[in-house]
Amino acid sequence: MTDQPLTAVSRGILPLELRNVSYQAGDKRLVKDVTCQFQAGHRYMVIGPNGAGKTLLLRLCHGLLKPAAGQVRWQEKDKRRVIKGQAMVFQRSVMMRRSAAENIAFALAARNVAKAERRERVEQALFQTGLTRVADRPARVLSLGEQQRLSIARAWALRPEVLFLDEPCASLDPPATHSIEKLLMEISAAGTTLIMTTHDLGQARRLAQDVLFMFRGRLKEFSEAERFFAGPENDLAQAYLKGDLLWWKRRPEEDCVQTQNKPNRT
Ligand SMILES: Nc1ncnc2c1ncn2[C@@H]1O[C@H](COP(=O)(O)OP(=O)(O)OP(=O)(O)O)[C@@H](O)[C@H]1O
Repeated sequence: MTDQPLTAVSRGILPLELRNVSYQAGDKRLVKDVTCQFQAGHRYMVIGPNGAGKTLLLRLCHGLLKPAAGQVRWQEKDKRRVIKGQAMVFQRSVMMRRSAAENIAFALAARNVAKAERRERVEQALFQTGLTRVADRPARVLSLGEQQRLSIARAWALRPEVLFLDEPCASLDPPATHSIEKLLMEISAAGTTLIMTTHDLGQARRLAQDVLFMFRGRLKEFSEAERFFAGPENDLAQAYLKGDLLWWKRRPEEDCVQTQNKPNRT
């Protein structure tokens, strides 16, 4: 098997723009008026306390949820290309009752990748995620860390332009976390945009180019990572970084601080 670097992905579906996006379940507004833009080639970390709306935000971006208000707009207008250009790794990934290799092959078949190409992509994805030796093992008997790597391999095999990851290192030990971070940096270097949630601030510091801080369904701050970690402007984000509990009541009209000084960031 080749040890070549990860295959670069083509671009075209980004930027992704959210305009005043809200999400509602019953009479509860769970995501409120989120406006932001994701550019190609970046690594975005979405942080914030439990229940802040991070997973919902990813699902809205990925098209798994429909906004109650507002718009989720991709640069690419062809819906099939948009769907093909993205993949998601879930916090608790579902493995099929098949081998690790077959789990990846199945995902490729579902995306209509030609049979002749599938085998090579499966082998490459397994190799690049360090899973070749467990290729024929039932996916469900793999360790948690191996299963997370397999989820990433399965998503990566699709060659997405954008990869959404919902706490991919939750419950993993430091070596497993480190190896996944290394893998994500390689995927990023190959040109895939990463939009990921994490509770691990160390990890956010290591991986992020841009940080989105969420609190109670609102995007409170969207900044370049260096600037954010040097001292966020939003007081809740400051408290969060200090490890203070964020339980006090806030007024609903609070604005989001966006300190990105790039164009197109509203
Ligand atoms: N279908 C639903 N119906 C009602 N409430 C929901 C639904 N989906 C999510 N929620 C609530 O919305 C809030 C945000 O959920 P979300 O999973 O996005 O939080 P999170 O920031 O990812 O949290 P965590 O860090 O704990 O994973 C939570 O309070 C959750 O209970």
